[in-house]
Amino acid sequence: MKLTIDGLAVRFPTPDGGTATILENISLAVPAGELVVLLGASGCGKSTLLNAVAGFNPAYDGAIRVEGRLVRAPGADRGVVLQTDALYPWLNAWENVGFGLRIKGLPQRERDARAEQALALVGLAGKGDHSSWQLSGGQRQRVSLARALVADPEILLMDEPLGALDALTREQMQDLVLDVWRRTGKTILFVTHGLDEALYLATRVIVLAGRPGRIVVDEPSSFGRRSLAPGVGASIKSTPDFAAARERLRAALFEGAA
Ligand SMILES: Nc1ncnc2c1ncn2[C@@H]1O[C@H](COP(=O)(O)OP(=O)(O)OP(=O)(O)O)[C@@H](O)[C@H]1O
Repeated sequence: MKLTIDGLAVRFPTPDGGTATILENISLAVPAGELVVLLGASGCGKSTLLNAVAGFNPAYDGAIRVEGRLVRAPGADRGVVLQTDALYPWLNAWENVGFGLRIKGLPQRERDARAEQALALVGLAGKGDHSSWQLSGGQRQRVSLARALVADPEILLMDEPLGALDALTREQMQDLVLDVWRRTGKTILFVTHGLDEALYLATRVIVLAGRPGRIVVDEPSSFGRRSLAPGVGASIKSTPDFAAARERLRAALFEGAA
């Protein structure tokens, strides 16, 4: 298994000296190459779950393993993309993408070559010398994705990565995510609020609900793979199949939120 989560619980201290349990009894096994989309009402703990897998919160109960190794800190085996791009404005795209490799001590020539490869993967070949202020919001998220990919992680963790983009760019970026997934075969955990986005990308949909958050839906979804077939793409969103799946998912979300 690429990712296993066994009996995960996450608690935070509250201002009155108590403890708030945000997630409880979360168990999950994700085989390599799946594109798992995580949905749920605001505040149900999606980011908390993703952050725990990223290693940002080592004080969880239970066990999180990536390729069998226990997660206790951030690591190069997990690439993270957040809603805000968090690029260093004083660095160009190559330098932003290669930043982690610099810390690892890779020589500049190798860093630049790998950064260029990662930029090409996200459709930004030849744009490496651009500063972040010269790039559009969508392009900056592409750079963030390249930065997450450059160390060849075991798993990509994406927390509402397209949430801040305009509708058209968002649709284009959904296709980019699918293209990168197809070409790299990466395992992806993707948080979104968008029902269409969730169904369009996913090979598996997970819905979190309640307080503490728990998994109320965990089922395979065929659209992530079907939309990759030649000539299909976004047109799949207007099929009766897709509409029916969207309605089912919407009902599950409302039920969970109730
Ligand atoms: N470091 C922290 N300390 C205390 N409480 C926290 C911390 N991080 C998250 N929380 C709380 O955990 C709950 C879940 O937050 P989280 O951001 O995981 O939800 P979410 O489902 O991702 O929400 P949204 O969809 O709005 O982004 C919230 O009530 C939040 O206030």
